[in-house]
This record gives sequence, structure tokens and C-alpha cells, in this order.
Amino acid sequence: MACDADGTTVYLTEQEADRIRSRVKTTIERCSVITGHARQPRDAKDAISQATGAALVADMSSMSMTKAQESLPALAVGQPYPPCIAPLHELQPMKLSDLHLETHHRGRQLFVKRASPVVTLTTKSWTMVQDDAGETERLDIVLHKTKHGKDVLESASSLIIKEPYFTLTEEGEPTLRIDHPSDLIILLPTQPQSDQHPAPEEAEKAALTHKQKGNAALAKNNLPLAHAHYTAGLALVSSHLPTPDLIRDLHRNRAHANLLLKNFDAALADALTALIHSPDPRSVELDSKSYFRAGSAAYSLGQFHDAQSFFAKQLELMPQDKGAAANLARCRARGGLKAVTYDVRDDRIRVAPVGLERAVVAKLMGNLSLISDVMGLYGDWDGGEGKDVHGTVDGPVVDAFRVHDIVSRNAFGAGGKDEQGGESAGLWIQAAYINHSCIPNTEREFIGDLMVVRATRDIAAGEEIVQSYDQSGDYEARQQALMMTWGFECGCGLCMAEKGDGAVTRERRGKLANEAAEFLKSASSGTSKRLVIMKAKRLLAAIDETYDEKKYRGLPRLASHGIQQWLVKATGRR
Ligand SMILES: C[S@@+](CC[C@H](N)C(=O)[O-])C[C@H]1O[C@@H](n2cnc3c(N)ncnc32)[C@H](O)[C@@H]1O
Repeated sequence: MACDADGTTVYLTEQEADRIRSRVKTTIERCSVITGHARQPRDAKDAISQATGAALVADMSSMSMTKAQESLPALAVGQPYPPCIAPLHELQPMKLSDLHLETHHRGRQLFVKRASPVVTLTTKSWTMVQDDAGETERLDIVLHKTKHGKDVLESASSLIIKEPYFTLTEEGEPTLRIDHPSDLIILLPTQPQSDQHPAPEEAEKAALTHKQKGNAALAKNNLPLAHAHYTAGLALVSSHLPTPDLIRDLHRNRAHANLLLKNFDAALADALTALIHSPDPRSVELDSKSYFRAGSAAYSLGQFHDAQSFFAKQLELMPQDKGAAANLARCRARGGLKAVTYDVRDDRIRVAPVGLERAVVAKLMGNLSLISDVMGLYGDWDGGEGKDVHGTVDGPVVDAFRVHDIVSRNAFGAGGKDEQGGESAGLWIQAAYINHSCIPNTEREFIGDLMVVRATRDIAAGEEIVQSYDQSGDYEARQQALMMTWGFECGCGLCMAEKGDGAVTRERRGKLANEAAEFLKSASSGTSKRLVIMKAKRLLAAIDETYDEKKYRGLPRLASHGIQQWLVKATGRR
């Protein structure tokens, strides 16, 4: 059995769990034997036809698979290693023939071109790549394989791998493995280039064409192309400033593209640069747009005070736009994919919100300003020596293992469904600092993607704010969830009292708590009949009997909490 942060329970047979474990352990053993061995050359033709066949099979099976079949892939969480923190220009080039097995090639970079179709699986993508010497090798990207909704390998023709890691797949095949997306630099096939140094009038004309092409790309939802056109336009005109209006237009439009690309830092900077501050009606309209974009970006960065003031300015300029900011609360930046993970570090199988990990990594890759806040959260792997380096001249540096561990210990279920219909989980940075107690003094509620932490009683100055991570009335189930997901045994007053009750009493209470949960699933207060109410009262009395009056004075009775609330609703009596 494996549990996740939403309290969702997934049942795995012992055989399935053993299969996952032994596959991962066998790979680790194989890797330890071949560490440092020189790479064997591959036959290019065989390698490419292998990838072509596998890509075809993967495409066909993804088309025929039902949602349920594809929803829980298995994923190994291996020993963490840090991402490359050196800029590309400091790394020495290497060739495929220089690779050694089960080795991180620190201080090196590898330039390769894609040589085959991409095999796209749920939690990884792989392909064959070739270097300038014509050598061929396999390349796997694990989990963080998409950018702006597209497979990064599919969109790449040339790539640079920073500090390549050469290892084995679970099938025992050698591969270049990418775990951290910041270790991979994709060289896009066609980037709109700004002409070198045209005369000012020509530059203005060309920049205007880039703006129009950018707008056309935006209309077709080709966001990277739109972004590239606006950037090329700005490169042409920014230096000699003959046309401030055009520059502002390009920034304003790029702010829109950046917002949609979830590059919120850049969207905010662009929106503010685009401001005209002029009273003429057209400028007022354009500035209102810019303030809306600035507000949306600030909101997504968690800068709520700034967001509020930008929206207030937008409203001041265009009072009729009252509803615009309200739309934000409805958009949730969460990913629903779950995977059964086997963590080699503690030998445990869990259900992990890997879609959320992907979403967090992608957001950090686009927004350097958010990285230190997220990396400041508690996680088992602290990132090693370079843990405080969050970016280089090549862009943000994101340690995907650290994000995995942080999400594991800090994500919470939001009690709703995400866009894909799965249980939704999210990472709320401030709320993540709140420790657990089974006797909490706060409660979580959600308004859209905002978590509201409400005090449930008076909290004295200096008293610790605590929330409940798991409200199960069954002591054993609660302790198991706390240990499995958050890695600790709760020592609060209630847990101490329940621990002291002994196994027989706890087992009886646990059974009754499960019965109560089943009852609550089938009974609805609207249709309550006398008999149903009597059954609830009997259950409540039976649960209460398992609690010693004196010992539990002032302590919550979690096993009877739900049914007690149901009775209050059904009978109107407390
Ligand atoms: C969401 S974080 C809470 C904030 C964390 N204590 C920090 O310093 O950032 C969850 C982690 O805090 C620790 N924790 C929370 N409540 C605890 C408790 N009642 N007893 C022991 N450890 C607790 C566990 O290590 C858990 O994985």
C-alpha cells in the first residue's frame, strides 16, 4: 500500500512492489559494477532504427491506453546529485567517445545533434543523438521533459549537455541521463535574428515587421515564436530609441507572451517598461493593459501587495474593467500527474505528485526570483556544496532532486480536482513553514489557488501556529501517514494519550473510525431518517466508549469528529 499527500491510498500487491524494488536495485548493482568503464561505441544504424521502432510503439500505445492505465507510472528516485552550477564558457568540450559509464563528467560539456525520432513516455523521453565525430548515443530526459507544453527533445535539433551523466537505464542500456533541466541547453533550429546594424529607419521598419509577426504568432498560440519576434524587434530599436512607442508596444506585447509562457519575472519587467504615463485616452487604455499584465505577473510570483496596487491602478485608469483581476483566483498552477515512486534512500514506495514537481521546476526555470524561496523550504536533500547558486549567465539553475524532496515534505492536497480531474496538490511557501499537531489551532481553506489559514481558537502571542497534516481518527493510520509522507512520529498530547491506550483499544477504535467513515460516505444529512440518526448515535457512543473520560478531557476525539459533526447537521443539536 502507498499513500500520498492528499491521503489518496493506492493499493499495490506485494508482487508489484517487489518488482519495482528489485528492478531499481538491480540497476544500482549493475551501475556499481561498471562505474568508470569506458563507453562502447554503438552502431548508428541499429541505434536509430531501435529508437524509431520504440517511438512508433510508444505513440501507438499512448493512443490506445485508457486514462486509468496511464495514470500511475512507476518512477525510481535514486541518489541525488547536484545540477551543473558552472556557466557554459567555463566547461571544456568533450566527445561521446570520452564518456565513462556511471560517471558525472564534471567540468565538461557535450554538443550533440538529435539523430532519431523521440520516444515519448509518461515520465521520460529518449532519443538517439550524434556528435561531430559521427558517434551515436542514447539520451534520456527524466520527468522534466517538457517546456511550454512541448517535449523539449522534439523541439530540439542541437543540444548542449552540461556536465553529462552517463549511466544505465533500468533495462541496463547505456544512456546520457538528464535529471536537471538546467543541465540541458537546447539550441532552437530557427530563431528570428535581428539584422546586425541597420540604419535607424530600416531598423524601425524591420522591428515593426517583427511586432506584426509576433502578434500573428501570438494569435496562433505559438508563444515561443511570438516571444522571439518581440525580442528580435527590441534588439533592433532599443539601442537608438527613435521610436519609443514601438519599443513600448514590443515590451507590452512581450509581457503578454511572457505571462502565457509563465515567465512572470520577465512579464513584470516588460509590463512596467511599457508604461506611457500620459493622459491621452489611447495611452490610458494601453497603460491599463500594462498594469493588468504587471498585476497578473506579480500575483503569480506571490507578490500580492504589488499585485493589488497594480490592479488598483488599472481600475483607476479603466473603472469599467472591475472583473478582470477576479479571474485570477480561479486559475490553479498545479499539475495532476501522480507516479508510484520507489526511493532508494529509505527503501519506501510512495505515490508522489510528480506533476506538481514538474510544475514547480518549470516555474522556477522561468522565474529566477522564486528559486531561493522554494529552495529555502525543508527537504531531505539540501543540495550539497552549490546549493546557494540559483543561476548562471546561461539561465536559472534548478536542482530537480531538491524540488522532489521539498514537494514530498511540503505539498498539501487542496481538497479539489485539478484540470486533469486528479486530486489537486500544491506548494504554498508560507504555509509550508507551519508544523503539524493533531491538536491544531488553525484550519486550511481554499479560495481558488489561495490558501487561507484560519485560527480555530485564540492563539496567544508567541504561541506556535500549528496545522493538522492528517486528520485520520485511526492512530496507526495517522502515524503511518505522518511517517511515510513527512518523515516524523507525532509526539503531541493526543498521540501520547492514544499510544498509552494500548493496541487492543486502538484497534477497536480504528475499526469503529473506519465504520464511521463508511457511514459518512453513504449517509447524507438531507435525507436523514430516524433510523439513520439512531445508527449514527450508536456508532458515536461506541467510539466514545473507547475514550477514557478523564484522560481525554480537553483533547479532541478524532475518531468521532466526523460523525459528531454529521449529527449536529442532521439533528440541529450540539
Ligand atoms: C511542511 S514542513 C514544516 C516546516 C518545517 N518544520 C521547517 O522547518 O521548514 C514539514 C516537516 O516539518 C517537520 N515537522 C512538522 N511537524 C512536526 C512535528 N509535529 N514533529 C516533528 N517534526 C515535524 C517534519 O520534518 C516535516 O517533514
